[in-house]
Amino acid sequence: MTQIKVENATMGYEGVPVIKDLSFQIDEGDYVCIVGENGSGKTTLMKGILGLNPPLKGSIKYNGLDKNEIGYLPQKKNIQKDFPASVMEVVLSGCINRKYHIFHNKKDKENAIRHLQMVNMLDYKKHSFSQLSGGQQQRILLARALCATEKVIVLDEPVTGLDPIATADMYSLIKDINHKGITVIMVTHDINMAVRQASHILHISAGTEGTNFFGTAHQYVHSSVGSKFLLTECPCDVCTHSHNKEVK
Ligand SMILES: Nc1ncnc2c1ncn2[C@@H]1O[C@H](COP(=O)(O)OP(=O)(O)OP(=O)(O)O)[C@@H](O)[C@H]1O
Repeated sequence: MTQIKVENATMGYEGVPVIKDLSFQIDEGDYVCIVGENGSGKTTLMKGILGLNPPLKGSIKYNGLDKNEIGYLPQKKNIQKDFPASVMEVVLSGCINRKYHIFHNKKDKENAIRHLQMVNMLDYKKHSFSQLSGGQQQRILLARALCATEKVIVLDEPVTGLDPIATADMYSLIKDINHKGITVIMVTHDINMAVRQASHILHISAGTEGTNFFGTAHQYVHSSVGSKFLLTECPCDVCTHSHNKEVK
């Protein structure tokens, strides 16, 4: 089932386009990595998907979900490191559904504990968030994002600043979350990981006249845009993936 359909979308700010005429669709359970050069508009597109910055032209439509039900792990900013709250408070803050209530009920607390368990951080629930390592903080912020959703999670460069072990750990958690049926949409600069882990790749080219790509990870590896960016062989076991999505 298609969950998010982007049709001929032009995204930008104050009437000035950053991305032009982009079309793709995300189905339930997909794992989509959004890649591309710095400044090409990946975060701008994320903000569009989250409903924070609607398209200047075209449309983003949701099927079987409300945009308020999308969990979001934003790009790491230094200010987050010193957030003066306990781990539990940070995770619970993700449970506030913008529409319905501002106080936490029993269900929210159970939800927070379930997601702390999922990211293997339950033992830290009373710790101060600011005293955790960068990798631990990212796990807590992942649990926070999961509290907002049962369906789709959007991650903006979730491994920035993490060491190789914490990075592998984070990727493994994200893969598990996807295996549980949650659709994953992730901005990343790690293209080699993206083609190994994602089901689909969206490549946004810098400049509004560049060619964008959307297709399976396998199609991307064999595309002209993908082959310029990749330093790896196709990770497919067998190169027989069905090419069933339109690429625009
Ligand atoms: N709030 C804003 N107002 C105006 N222009 C903006 C705003 N946010 C971003 N931009 C511009 O939009 C363009 C795309 O930015 P965006 O952050 O989406 O790129 P990106 O692909 O996510 O970059 P990076 O890989 O460096 O994170 C850039 O030229 C940026 O300066």
